[in-house]
Amino acid sequence: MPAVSFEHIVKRYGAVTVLDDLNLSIEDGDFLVLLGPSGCGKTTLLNLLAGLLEVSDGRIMIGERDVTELDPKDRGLAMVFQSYALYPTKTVRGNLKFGLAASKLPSEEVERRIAWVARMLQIEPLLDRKPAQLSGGQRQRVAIGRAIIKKVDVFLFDEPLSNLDAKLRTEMRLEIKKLHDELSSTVVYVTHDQIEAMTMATKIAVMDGGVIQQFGTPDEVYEYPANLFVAGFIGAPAMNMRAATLAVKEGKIEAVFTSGMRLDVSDYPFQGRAKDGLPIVVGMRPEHFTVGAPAGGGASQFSLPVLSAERTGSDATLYLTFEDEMLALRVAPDLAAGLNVGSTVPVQFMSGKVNLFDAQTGRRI
Ligand SMILES: Nc1ncnc2c1ncn2[C@@H]1O[C@H](COP(=O)(O)OP(=O)(O)OP(=O)(O)O)[C@@H](O)[C@H]1O
Repeated sequence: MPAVSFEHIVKRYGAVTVLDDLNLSIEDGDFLVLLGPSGCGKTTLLNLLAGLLEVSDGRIMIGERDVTELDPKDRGLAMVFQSYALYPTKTVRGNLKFGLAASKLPSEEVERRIAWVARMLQIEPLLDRKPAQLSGGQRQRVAIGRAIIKKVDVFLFDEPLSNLDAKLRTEMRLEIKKLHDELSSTVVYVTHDQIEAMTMATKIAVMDGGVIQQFGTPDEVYEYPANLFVAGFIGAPAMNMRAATLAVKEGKIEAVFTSGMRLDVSDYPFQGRAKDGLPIVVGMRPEHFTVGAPAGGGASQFSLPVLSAERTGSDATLYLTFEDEMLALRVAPDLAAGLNVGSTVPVQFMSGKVNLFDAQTGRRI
């Protein structure tokens, strides 16, 4: 039985339809990330689940319960906001306790849970401080504590890390992931940050224009993007895309680029029949090349001019020119250091790793 399911959800704001017949369900214990650019509808979807917004049509189920018409407090959820939403006049202890205000638990149980949460989130020394006396990371920890203290089945997070600096974001990412593992709860988490999505999610719903473009595990959306939007949105540096035409002849399938260069894609797992002459887009991840391969590498080897190289310590990005545009390759820093701008390098395309899309529909073929 799914832990959460959205069934035929429609959401209109006046005359504007933001979500139109959206369907999505996740299992117990899943960590679902709703990922997408600003305005794609992810917060709307989360707020519908929380009960902060009403659906225009459709049904929301939590476990076996239809919660579509229920008040937020009756849905068995806890929510963590980007803005922390802590009470400034209450201490950390007071804020944690407030999370349980509606539950009418005996005071020993309240104290026991405060101690449990404080230990788990390492905020024991902060219990008597007010929010103004805490750092951003500590405040967010308290906000998370106030959610988990309720011991509900489903936790909702609305961009909880976007007010934190890069280092703290990384730390909190690990903590939230650990917390999810320990509590084995179901999480629905909204973000536009693909690193957060890739590192924490068990399932990602990539959204654009109010539509779920792809729903799958982080590996699935990265390795097998369903369409050009997902391919371009996930991954940094972004996937390299080039226009080409499919050429099918005597069992051999090639992508013929605009310049006439040909890439053998016979190994590609086509979902249907490969159609000769089909206009396509070839997508190539920066890590799916080998530089400096021996000459005579066949159809998937090209000699390409070096534009520039960027070293980032453990990693380097090499920029070459391919089909009159910049091609980004992830390479070892040593290799990048040894290359001269303007020289050409032999590059082997890992043809088994390319992604092919129908140029007209944008869909994976
Ligand atoms: N109260 C409202 N009235 C009219 N349109 C709205 C309202 N709230 C949101 N929208 C529109 O609905 C769409 C989805 O908004 P939503 O806030 O869900 O997007 P989002 O993906 O969460 O974006 P962000 O990351 O910027 O918060 C947007 O086009 C937005 O302009």
